[in-house]
Formats: sequence, C-alpha cells, structure tokens
Amino acid sequence: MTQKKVAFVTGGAQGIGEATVRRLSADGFAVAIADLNLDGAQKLADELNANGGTAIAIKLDVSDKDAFEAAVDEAAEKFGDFNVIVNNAGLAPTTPVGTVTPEQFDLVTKVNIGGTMWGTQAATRKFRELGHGGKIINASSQAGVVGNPNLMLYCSTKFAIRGITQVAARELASEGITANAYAPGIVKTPMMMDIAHQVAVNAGKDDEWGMGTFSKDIALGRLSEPEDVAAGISFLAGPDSDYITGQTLEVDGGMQFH
Ligand SMILES: NC(=O)C1=CN([C@@H]2O[C@H](COP(=O)(O)OP(=O)(O)OC[C@H]3O[C@@H](n4cnc5c(N)ncnc54)[C@H](O)[C@@H]3O)[C@@H](O)[C@H]2O)C=CC1
Ligand SMILES: CC(=O)C(C)=O
Repeated sequence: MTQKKVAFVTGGAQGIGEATVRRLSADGFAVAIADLNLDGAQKLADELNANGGTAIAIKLDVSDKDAFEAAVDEAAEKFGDFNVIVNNAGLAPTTPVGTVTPEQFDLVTKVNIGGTMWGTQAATRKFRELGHGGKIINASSQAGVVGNPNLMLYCSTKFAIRGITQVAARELASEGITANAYAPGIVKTPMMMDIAHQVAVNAGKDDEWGMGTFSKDIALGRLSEPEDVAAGISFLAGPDSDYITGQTLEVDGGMQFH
C-alpha cells in the first residue's frame, strides 16, 4: 500500500480548519487535527476514521512553542512521516482604533504570530530530520493584504504572517520546502459571526448589518463557505503547487485586485 502523505492542521476542530481537515482527508492525506478544543478534534478524527480516513486528534495551544514541537513529533511518529503543515489557528477580536489593550495584544500576537512562527519552525525541523522537503501553509486574511476597519490588532498579525511566509519561502527553498499563505475573505465561521456581531453591537445595529459592512465588496456576490478556502489549501498542499512559493493565495471572491 502506498504510504499516505501526512498533514498537520491547527485549529482543525471547526470553521476553515475543519473544512481543511475534511478536504485533505478526502485528498488522501493522513491528518493530525491539532486544536485547543480536543473534544471537537477527537470527534472529527473519529468520524473520518470510521469512514475510511486516517486521522488523529492532538490537544495543542499553538502559542506554546514546546507543546508545538511535541505535537509535531507525535504526529510524525504516529503516521511515520510529515509533509504538510497548515498553520490555521487564529484569534480575531474586534478592536477599533483606541481600544486595543496590552492583554489583547499579548494574547493575539502570541497565538496568531507566535503560533505561525512555532509551527513553521517545528515543521522545518521535522522535514530536515526526515531528510525531505515539505509544504508550509499559513493563514493570513484579506485583512492581511488591506487594512480593515475595526480589526487593527488582528490585521497587524495577518500582515506579519505574510512576512513569516515570505522569509521561510526564500530561506528554505533550497531544501525543497515551500511556504505559502492563504487569504480568505469573509467566511461563514464562528469567528466571522462573532466579529459581525461585535461590530453591530458597537454601532447599535443587528448582526445582518454587521456582516453587511464586511461583505459589500465581494465581486462574486456571496459570502465564502469554509470549503471555498479548503479548496485553495488543498491546491497549496498538493503537487500542482510545487513551483509556487512565497505567495498569498487570495480566496476572497474578488474583494481586491492587484
Ligand atoms: N472566518 C473568516 O472570515 C476568516 C478567517 N481567517 C483566518 O482563518 C483561520 C481560521 O478561521 P476560522 O475558521 O474563521 O476561526 P474559528 O474561530 O471559527 O476556528 C478557530 C479554531 O482554532 C482553534 N484555536 C483557537 N485558538 C487556538 C490556539 N491557541 N491553539 C490551537 N487552536 C486554537 C479554535 O478552538 C477553533 O477550533 C484564522 O487564522 C483566521 O484568522 C482569515 C480570513 C477570514
Ligand atoms: C476575519 C477576517 O479575517 C476578516 C474579517 O477579514
């Protein structure tokens, strides 16, 4: 039997991460689902395993560097290889200018920037140990391409993630390691529902109005499903993207063009 390729997805228990786990499993990957929410990750792993997939759940806080290294070791040991990491977990508090607190700054930078940096480093170490290349795929956002009102703290981390990705791409290319980011638009997940709700509350309006403030510029005229983003990640994880590195794949229904 051909050995399955191995993917490691953070924040894989819900939203874009869950859709990505399902898509990569359907693509034939063995998938490690790493999330703070172990119950959610385990439920998804059980479902995939019961339906012919290969998955494990790992409890992980991506902001903990040592725990991240251990989680990558665990996945590689369980599956016998390690080929793709999707650094997807992130936090997105609503922070109009003037409202960011030091506590929010510490938490969100640790999870969004720290989690991506530790994931990039842990995966690179593992690819080197295994003596082969690999693919690093990081979650930026349309808010990491253009500044987005009400999301100052979040945007700063999503721009930073594109920086991490470009550095890794340049530095690691000679080792057969590629690094790319994906930039979703406005995706129907619990994160986006919370943001829309908070913006609406701040303006004294309803949630639909809140979502409308984000969705008005989508050329394709609809909000994104998590599966739209997972399809882009599937491309970045598969062989058709072998000659692509350092890029940000904007899966946003045409919110902005360059
Ligand atoms: N929903 C959207 O419209 C957009 C989302 N994104 C990005 O896509 C990624 C996924 O977003 P969603 O699925 O919407 O988020 P979500 O909030 O719906 O799900 C995030 C998942 O990450 C997990 N998580 C949170 N903190 C963690 C930590 N410290 N360690 C490990 N796991 C942790 C949560 O338990 C949850 O399962 C994020 O990086 C987000 O910034 C980017 C652009 C748009
Ligand atoms: C959550 C997010 O990335 C947005 C609104 O762009």
